[in-house]
Amino acid sequence: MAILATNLIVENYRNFPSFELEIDERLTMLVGRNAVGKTNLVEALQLLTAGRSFRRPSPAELVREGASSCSLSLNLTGEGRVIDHACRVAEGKRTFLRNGKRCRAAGMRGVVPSVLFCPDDLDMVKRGASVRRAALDGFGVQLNESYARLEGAYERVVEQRNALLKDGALARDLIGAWDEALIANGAALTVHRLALLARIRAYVREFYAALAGGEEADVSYEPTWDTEGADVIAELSAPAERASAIERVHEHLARALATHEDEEFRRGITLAGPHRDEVRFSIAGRDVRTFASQGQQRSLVLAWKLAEVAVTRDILSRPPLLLLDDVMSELDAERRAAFIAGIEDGVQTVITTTNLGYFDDEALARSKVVTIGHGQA
Ligand SMILES: Nc1ncnc2c1ncn2[C@@H]1O[C@H](COP(=O)(O)OP(=O)(O)OP(=O)(O)O)[C@@H](O)[C@H]1O
Repeated sequence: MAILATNLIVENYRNFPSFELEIDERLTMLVGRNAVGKTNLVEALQLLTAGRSFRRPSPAELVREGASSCSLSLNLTGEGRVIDHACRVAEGKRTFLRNGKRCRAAGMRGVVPSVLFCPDDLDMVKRGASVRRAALDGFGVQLNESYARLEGAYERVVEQRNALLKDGALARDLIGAWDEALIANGAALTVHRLALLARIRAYVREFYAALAGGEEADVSYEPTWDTEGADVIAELSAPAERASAIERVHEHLARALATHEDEEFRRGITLAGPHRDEVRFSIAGRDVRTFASQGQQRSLVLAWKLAEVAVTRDILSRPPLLLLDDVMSELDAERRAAFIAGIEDGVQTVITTTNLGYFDDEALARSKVVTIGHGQA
């Protein structure tokens, strides 16, 4: 049985003095003109399910202009439980609460994970590898605490190692200890990524073909140390071989670091490791950044999001809350219909739109339509 988000209440949050949203167990459509606050509500739902927002706001930005504090709360109901997730901002500080008890942002994760699509996600195909790495890690962190710990630890090691590299030759005696930490955390993080990407990849291929009338898309992982361009996903991602995969990545990474040492000291940055690995998308065998149309790029990102939904269900045995902000523009009618059909039954979904005309009668019949107007803001 799923746990569902039932109602969101916000006070003095962004452009809302006070607002309550009752969320349908299947499909809720937030309809309204530009700038009425639809994305703000989606952001609130992400904050209260994932402990983070795609906009990365400072606490003060969440508070309505002219107010001194704000509060957001979301009821999650199911499996015989009611759980209240809340976030408050006062005096410039953000606090999360679970059933009234203070917790860290990570305390918002794990009950109902969320998968969000927003127009900025198109950066996943348009921009550099860091956006794709962040998408993969952001998803992994929600699903698995050890992924979250590893990602945080690795990031700190890279920062500290880079600081030492910038100190120059004097630091050469000290770098060894940081090499060890980088290689150990880096190898484990790489294998976590490979295992997750292998799961996502299978669904991306399936969903993209369904959205794009059979056209083929793919996603691959290219580590900085993989100089031969081998298909490491297939080789290293089988869960049963996790320990030996980590050992093998460990060796590759150690060798790569040794090769780059002089250049690293010259440039003051760490040149090998998961923080520089590439996640590459292709359509019909060609790199999407230079080749794909807007509609193809959007379809590929949507296929990735549907893949996140399916993988969440596979791993946690329950579906996530699916948040779709302005998802339909730039898709033709066929792709729009295929996308809506691709949302599995039982996946609680919130969609924002300026135009209900994007949705067919069947989708409208099974959804709760909530009009957001300036009166509420
Ligand atoms: N802290 C704040 N105080 C007051 N208003 C804010 C605050 N933060 C954001 N806003 C306002 O909220 C408004 C609505 O933003 P939002 O992005 O949710 O609109 P939207 O309905 O999704 O619009 P669109 O259809 O154009 O994407 C913006 O005009 C913005 O200026």
